[in-house]
Amino acid sequence: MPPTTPDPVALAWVRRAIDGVDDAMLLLLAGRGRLARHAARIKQRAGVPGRDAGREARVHARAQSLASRIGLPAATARAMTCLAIDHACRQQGLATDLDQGRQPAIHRMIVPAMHDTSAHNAPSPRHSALLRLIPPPSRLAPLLRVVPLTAQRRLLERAMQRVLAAPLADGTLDFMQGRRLGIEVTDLGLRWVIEQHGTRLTVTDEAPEASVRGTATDLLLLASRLEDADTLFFQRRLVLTGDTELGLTARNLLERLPWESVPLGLRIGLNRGARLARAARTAHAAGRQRT
Ligand SMILES: O=C(O)C(=O)C[C@]1(C(=O)O)C=C[C@@H](O)C=C1
Repeated sequence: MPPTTPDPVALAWVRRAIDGVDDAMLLLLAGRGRLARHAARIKQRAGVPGRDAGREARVHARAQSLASRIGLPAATARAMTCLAIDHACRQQGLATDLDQGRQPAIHRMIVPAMHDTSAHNAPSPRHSALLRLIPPPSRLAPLLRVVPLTAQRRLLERAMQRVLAAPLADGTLDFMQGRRLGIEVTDLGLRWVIEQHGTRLTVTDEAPEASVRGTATDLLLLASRLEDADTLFFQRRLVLTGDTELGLTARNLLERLPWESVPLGLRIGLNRGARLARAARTAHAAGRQRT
């Protein structure tokens, strides 16, 4: 039969329904993640480990049983359950199977771009030795201190302007108008206070109303989207002080920033830089453990 134009009304209707189902799936996943965080708190209070292999096996078994009753392929159900548990673990600040390269093949197929797994794989000894040649951020701190403050500020302002161009232009960041948010890079000994004036972000000398504090590597992992804000705050690798409402608004916004609006070259640079910093940190930590 020769192809004909699909019925536009029927197709639009079905696609609207599909969109609704997609929304429901994401809302359910987010809700499941929140419940998992409660579970983590309960387990933490009792002093039991976060990961529970027995419970995960039961979650998979339930999903497989439902899948066979409704005619859903077992591999699809397995992949969905892996994804849900992976998300739950991240919400709880736990290492996930994805981090350890233990995911089933279908999982690798459907979430290849979601997380960077390669950087978590143990590097070879030769690789580790090379990575340890990269000085840790704390050793770069004295060098950075000789960079004049005005030059640091100009660099930061230019970087923020590039990364945040879209949300600055469309008003997403307007809650920052006249507010002062601090960023503290602990291991580099750097501290800036940012303020928004119109569509420009500037660095100011005044005291911050709220501050985000973290190491250079963790802030880079956040900026490059290799780690999500929730995990970093939950693991206290990033710490929020001062006006909680302003800090939380900024944090939530970081999660929702349209990453695709950041210039591609910058995204690639951030991603590579963050992966390298993380690999170097792991190599330095392993080196310290051996000595
Ligand atoms: O049930 C729990 O204790 C949870 O933390 C939730 C959950 C899950 O996502 O189902 C997540 C991690 C645990 O290893 C087990 C199960």
